[in-house]
Amino acid sequence: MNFLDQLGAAERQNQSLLCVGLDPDPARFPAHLKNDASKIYDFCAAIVDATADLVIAFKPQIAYFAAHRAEAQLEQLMAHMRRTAPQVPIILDAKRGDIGSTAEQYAIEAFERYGADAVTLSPFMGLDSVQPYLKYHGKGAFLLCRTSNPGGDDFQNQRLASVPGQPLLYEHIARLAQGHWNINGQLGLVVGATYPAEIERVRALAPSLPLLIPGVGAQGGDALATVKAGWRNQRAADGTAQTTGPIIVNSSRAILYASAGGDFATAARAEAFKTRDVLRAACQAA
Ligand SMILES: O=C(O)c1cc(=O)[nH]c(=O)n1[C@@H]1O[C@H](COP(=O)(O)O)[C@@H](O)[C@H]1O
Repeated sequence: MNFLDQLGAAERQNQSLLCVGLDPDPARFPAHLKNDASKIYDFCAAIVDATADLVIAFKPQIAYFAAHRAEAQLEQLMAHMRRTAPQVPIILDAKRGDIGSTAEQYAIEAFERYGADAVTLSPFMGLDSVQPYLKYHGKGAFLLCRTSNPGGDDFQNQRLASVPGQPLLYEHIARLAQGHWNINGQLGLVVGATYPAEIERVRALAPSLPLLIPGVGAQGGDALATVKAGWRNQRAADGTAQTTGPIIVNSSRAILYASAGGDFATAARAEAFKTRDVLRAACQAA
């Protein structure tokens, strides 16, 4: 099964568009684990076990492991997810971007060392910096397009005078990803939930691509507006229903740290349940 098939299967099985982001910060762990970086695996595995039937994907953020010399715990966590939740695809959030020869090493890291199903990438260095990942047939690659942070405006909202139609940079990225950059059919785009109008624009430019949408929860993005903008059932001219590419709506801190007590995993499940249901209801209304 390729990454897109995995997403579709997980969405159907768990009736979910929610991605739980695994951004473990020992300073925010519950009292019995607090400030202990050797407990990163234990914390994340408990979250995975509590939410695996509620998600379309998991998204471990590599910096939260590397910063604590916890790469071995990330490997252990990947193995745990494979074993206990094989139906849930794993997006390794690494936001890599480098020249081709170095990108080849990053691709080995993401897909062979960690066994991720997809990775996040910066497209800033151009197509040859993305191509090494696309050699891994069946693996997904999400290009940063219109990110959720305020500084995303600095470059992504600039107009490209030399490109026909003078698109904004994020619009150009969306077109390339839907078009000739999509060499293996496995590209997706990252668009922040904090910018629903831009999600709508990206969806118009890239109708069939999966959109990874972080920014609900701690960053205050609106789940309902996100679904309205990015997810819709379309009718083709012949009347047949066509679904746009999937959306994968990520929430990390709001779920991970729903409780600072010993009930953190139960509280994470309750928060994930609530968020999944908000997203489901929004789909029904869309
Ligand atoms: O690529 C990402 O996942 C990403 C892109 C983006 O535009 N904004 C964004 O917040 N993210 C990531 O999504 C997660 C959001 O975390 P919360 O704000 O805690 O839900 C973090 O891991 C971010 O690194």
